[in-house]
Amino acid sequence: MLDGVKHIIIVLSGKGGVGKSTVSTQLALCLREGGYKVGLLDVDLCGPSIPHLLNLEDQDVHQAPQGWIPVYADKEKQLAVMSIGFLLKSKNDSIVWRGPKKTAMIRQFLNDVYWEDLDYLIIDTPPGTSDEHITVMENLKHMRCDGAILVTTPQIVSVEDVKKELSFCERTKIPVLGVVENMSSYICPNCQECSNIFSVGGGRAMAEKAGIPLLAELPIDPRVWQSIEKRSSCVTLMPETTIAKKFSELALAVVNAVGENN
Ligand SMILES: Nc1ncnc2c1ncn2[C@@H]1O[C@H](COP(=O)(O)OP(=O)(O)OP(=O)(O)O)[C@@H](O)[C@H]1O
Repeated sequence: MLDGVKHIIIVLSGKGGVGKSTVSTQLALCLREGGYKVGLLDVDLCGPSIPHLLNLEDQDVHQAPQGWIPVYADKEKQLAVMSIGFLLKSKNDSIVWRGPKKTAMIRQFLNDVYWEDLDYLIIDTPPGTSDEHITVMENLKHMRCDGAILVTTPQIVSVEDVKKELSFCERTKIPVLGVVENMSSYICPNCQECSNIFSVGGGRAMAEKAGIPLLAELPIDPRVWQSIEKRSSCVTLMPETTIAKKFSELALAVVNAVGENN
């Protein structure tokens, strides 16, 4: 039930492993810590990673008369989470489903979860543009999806695939909030020297060419893992780091972009 949801944001990437779930999770945590009520919906049915990224793997979803009660990541109930990971008996179980079954599951996630009132619902998707994406967009037709965040790494091969996501957004008429270039560089925690491990600036160049905002350039920082155990954003846990400053800028940019679109 999405009736009480003010803003819906979908997170997309062309390639796997570029940090889409990390960006979705950190954004959700930053928004919650900014005082908003947030939902995080993981529609990656074959590789759900949100329960792991929030250290919620042992949690279960409950059925109530109102619908499925999501898992809350905090006792204040400011961050509600739904993922197929909560429905599997073992985290090693695989999902071997054809399109119609995936479609039915995602419809249930969108229609049967009792989200209550939310300021933001962030939808983390699998890589590419497949059944999951089409189902989400079809079911959001009569609701407004505020926009998409496209996540890429700087390499050409990832940036090229993000162009397909841009075309998907055009065809499904979702506004693009902007691009996040993840793993832009590596900043040595000891000497602070910045190394560009991959090619430089692919996300920025693509954003400029497409005329869409570059929302953030996030460095590689292995300390992003600290966030998992504490269920807190990098911004709260290590505010002095570059990655925390960049995530904070990203959350602000998203709030502003969604506000402008209304
Ligand atoms: N900026 C970063 N600094 C350090 N590690 C990162 C960063 N971004 C992502 N990672 C790590 O990279 C791995 C892949 O990230 P993540 O699971 O978020 O990618 P994804 O695009 O959602 O992957 P999938 O395609 O499987 O859904 C994870 O181990 C994550 O912790």
